[in-house]
Amino acid sequence: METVTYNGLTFQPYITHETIQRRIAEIGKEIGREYAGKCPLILCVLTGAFPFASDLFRSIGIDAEIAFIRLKSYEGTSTTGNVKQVLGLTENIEGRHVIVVEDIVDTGHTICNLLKDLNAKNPASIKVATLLFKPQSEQCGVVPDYVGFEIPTKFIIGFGLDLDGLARNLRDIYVICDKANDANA
Ligand SMILES: O=P(O)(O)OC[C@H]1O[C@H](OP(=O)(O)OP(=O)(O)O)[C@H](O)[C@@H]1O
Ligand SMILES: Nc1nc2[nH]cnc2c(=O)[nH]1
Repeated sequence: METVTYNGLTFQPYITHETIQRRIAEIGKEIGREYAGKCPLILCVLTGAFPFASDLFRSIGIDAEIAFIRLKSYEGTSTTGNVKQVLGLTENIEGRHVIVVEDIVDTGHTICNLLKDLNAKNPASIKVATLLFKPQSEQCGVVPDYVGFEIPTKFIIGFGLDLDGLARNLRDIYVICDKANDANA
């Protein structure tokens, strides 16, 4: 696989589509076992989580519902630290078993803010499923319940993850290529 360039930054292949799909199937099975008979509400955090949530939702194999919320805090490759709710939650989650689905937990600010809001609505339980987790970057102490891949603190794109709106439709996941970007600087 070749490198890709967006907004002057070069990225190299990191996790293939096939590896992603295998891992999602494993997580889906685990969730299906744990939530049988509970009809969990899968809460997809837009925009980045939509491919992961879509594949995970179809791999669970038990009755489940899906809902969406849209949060935004990144500009370019960094967080603004300000988590904006672009689209709110319309479903009532009181008494529901909620599984929040994220593409990535990085600094943890987004998931921390969201969990605070959701807990105030009295769900029966809340768990977090994230495709990617950067444990060394996480600053809020949230440990996701289901993790696709633990990764180092490097900027990632593809499979839903963007750079200023681009690259979400790449089938594979790519990591920023420090060498190429330093050489171009
Ligand atoms: O742990 P954090 O440091 O808070 O980062 C994680 C968040 O960053 C991304 O969202 P972003 O704000 O880029 O919006 P997007 O989903 O529309 O890309 C991602 O989808 C997570 O929600
Ligand atoms: N695209 C992208 N968005 C993020 N949001 C938090 N971390 C990341 C990352 O590594 N890549």
